[in-house]
Amino acid sequence: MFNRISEVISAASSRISAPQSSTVPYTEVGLPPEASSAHRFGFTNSGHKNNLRLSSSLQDFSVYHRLDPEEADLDLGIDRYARKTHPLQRENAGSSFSKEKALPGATPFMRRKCVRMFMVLLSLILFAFLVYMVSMYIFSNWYQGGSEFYVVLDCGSTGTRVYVYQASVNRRRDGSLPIFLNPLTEGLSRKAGLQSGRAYDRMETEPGFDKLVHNISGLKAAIKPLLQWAQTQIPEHAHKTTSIFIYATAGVRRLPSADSKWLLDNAWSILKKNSPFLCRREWVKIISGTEEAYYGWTALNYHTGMLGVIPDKATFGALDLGGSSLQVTFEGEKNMRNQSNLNLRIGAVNHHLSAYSLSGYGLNDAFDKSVAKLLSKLSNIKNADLVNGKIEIKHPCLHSGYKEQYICSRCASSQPESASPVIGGKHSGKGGKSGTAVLLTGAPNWEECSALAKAAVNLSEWSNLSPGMDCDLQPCALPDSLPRPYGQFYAMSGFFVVYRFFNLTSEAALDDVLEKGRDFCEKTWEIARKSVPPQPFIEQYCFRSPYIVLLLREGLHITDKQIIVGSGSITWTLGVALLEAGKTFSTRLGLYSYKILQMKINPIILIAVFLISLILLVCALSCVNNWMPRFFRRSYLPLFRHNSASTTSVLNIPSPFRFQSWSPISSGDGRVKMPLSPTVANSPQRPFGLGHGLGGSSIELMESSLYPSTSGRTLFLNFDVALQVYSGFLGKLPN
Ligand SMILES: Nc1nc2c(ncn2[C@@H]2O[C@H](COP(=O)(O)OP(=O)(O)OP(=O)(O)O)[C@@H](O)[C@H]2O)c(=O)[nH]1
Ligand SMILES: [Ca+2]
Repeated sequence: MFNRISEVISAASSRISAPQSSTVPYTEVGLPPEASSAHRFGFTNSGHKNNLRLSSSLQDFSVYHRLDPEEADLDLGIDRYARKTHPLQRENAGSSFSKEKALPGATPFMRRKCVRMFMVLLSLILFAFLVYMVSMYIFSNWYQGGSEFYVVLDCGSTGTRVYVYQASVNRRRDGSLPIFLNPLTEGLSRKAGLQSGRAYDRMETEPGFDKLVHNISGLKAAIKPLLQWAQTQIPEHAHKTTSIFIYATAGVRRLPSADSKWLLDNAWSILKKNSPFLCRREWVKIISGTEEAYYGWTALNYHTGMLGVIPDKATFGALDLGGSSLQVTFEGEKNMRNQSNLNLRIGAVNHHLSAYSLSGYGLNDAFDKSVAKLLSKLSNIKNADLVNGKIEIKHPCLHSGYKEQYICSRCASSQPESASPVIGGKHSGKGGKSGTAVLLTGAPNWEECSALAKAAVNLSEWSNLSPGMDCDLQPCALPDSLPRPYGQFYAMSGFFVVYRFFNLTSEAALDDVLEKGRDFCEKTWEIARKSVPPQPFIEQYCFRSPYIVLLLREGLHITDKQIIVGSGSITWTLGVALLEAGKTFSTRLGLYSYKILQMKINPIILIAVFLISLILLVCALSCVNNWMPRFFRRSYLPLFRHNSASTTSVLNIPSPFRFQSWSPISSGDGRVKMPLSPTVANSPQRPFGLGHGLGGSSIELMESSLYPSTSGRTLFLNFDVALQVYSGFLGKLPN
């Protein structure tokens, strides 16, 4: 069937490419003219007379030249001739065919050559186009691709932790982001929950980088265990292609540049020596508060499924409370113009964000500010006492019976220069923290504690930039240059830590936090300490309770209804991995073109284009087929057998060709006679090869038989067979 189609197509194309027939009448050599009419065969064996004279032309040796398979277009000749209906046309067509062969180099021939070259070019272009379309479609619809791994180290102010993510292409057609990110956390040493006392379920070393300045062994101890754990999470073969990022946040951000540079340079050399992962120097850095903010926002909205969704849904704002800073990120109005503005394009959606980081508003820094505030109220401070850490500060947020030394980072700035030389810059306190050593004692008083927390929230208390701000009138944690938060917010990290410490669910109200905090503050330190599992900073939760409530209500003017307290598992590091994976997969998959293929081109159109191209390709190829080098062609007909039936007779013609007559298709004995296939005279019988016959040294028609057929007609099984048949017809001479 395919063969018939290609014949039709090639006939059509040969008609297109056929030059005008020559007018020179063709006379047959070797046979009287009238006889020649006797062996004109119907192409379709329809009983019509015809002037197919390919064999004659082969006899006409004077003008015959070796048929080059590259140039022989027997089928075209046959087709062209056979499809002529008018005898005169047939006459001309046959003569024109042989004439053309007889006069190589004639203009029509050159024209045909150009047409052939054009068809070859067309078929190559079509083929390339088809390959591209099919591969793009497969690639963007089924290519799962390998998954990529990403390692992100979060160098926070209270600790350094490692997160491993596995990214893969997300095939879901639900409009969600085409990237799937899976955090790998198995084998973590401790489980979050009451028994562990830890709010976060993560692999972490303490203290944070900012306490390890000029402490190379401390820095190695902070990084190497995390690298070793990350290697256990990722298959070894993927280590080389796994990117690792070391990003430091507020704790390092507030250090003097010489100190932060020391930390980053040494972290980089430790990483190079101890990591099998793909790392670059520019991937070991301090990220800005704004970057930390939108990474956190991206992570949150990826978790909630709002990221890059079409049509875009309202996203959640993110409140990420750390130990040193607070990040605030929310989707703002498009026309907002201020320093915190940034546009984030995720997939096909543009998000206009407001993102900023409030340094000194983290849980630990806020408590530090409360100590500095109390120190500043003390009078008659002796320098000697200060140097020796003997200054005692009674703190209303500490339990009765509590007495501990504390290193106050902000105390130096709250004292006149002479009164409080900064102790430190070296490792003067717990965990290498630099600052002023003081003695903290508990003097619990809920009201005073709340007032102190409010002072920690009020920016005008800590900076001479903002004149006294009334927290009842405006969000007093924000300078005028920053936009007021609005919309729904997820309160993460430190907010989650405080809720968990007081055994509150995320549905609890802010007033519940105040009630729990007050109860806790009233306990003596002995009881309070034992009322919770061992963990760091237990003494600070009496302060943290009123602090987070006042920070939200008065520092940011966010109401209870706008708040959902999120889990501790959402961290900004997921945002880093997501955006890095987005870069990798979008280049690899041409996600943009993926989007186009998926969304812009209707699959039906795509299929139609594909089918049309396929048909054009077949058409081009069938034309090209004539010019295929002979070694591409079938080398022989299957099952050709020499038939010695007496009915055949040999046509004596003065040429190296010996034609044997050929009885009609059905010989009456039910056996189908296959068409004669030309072979060389006196040559050993060999299977007819189109390549042999055409372009071979010479050809001879032999008779053979194939399978008995009821209809007496042989259905052409393929193009080559058809061609043989025609050439057989050509050579057939009636007895
Ligand atoms: N480091 C740490 N802090 C914990 C943990 N559980 C509760 N917290 C408390 O949560 C607070 C905030 O922790 P993080 O959000 O990790 O703060 P951070 O990232 O170190 O600080 P930034 O550099 O300001 O982001 C800490 O000050 C702790 O008091 C824990 O397992 N590890
Ligand atoms: Ca943090």
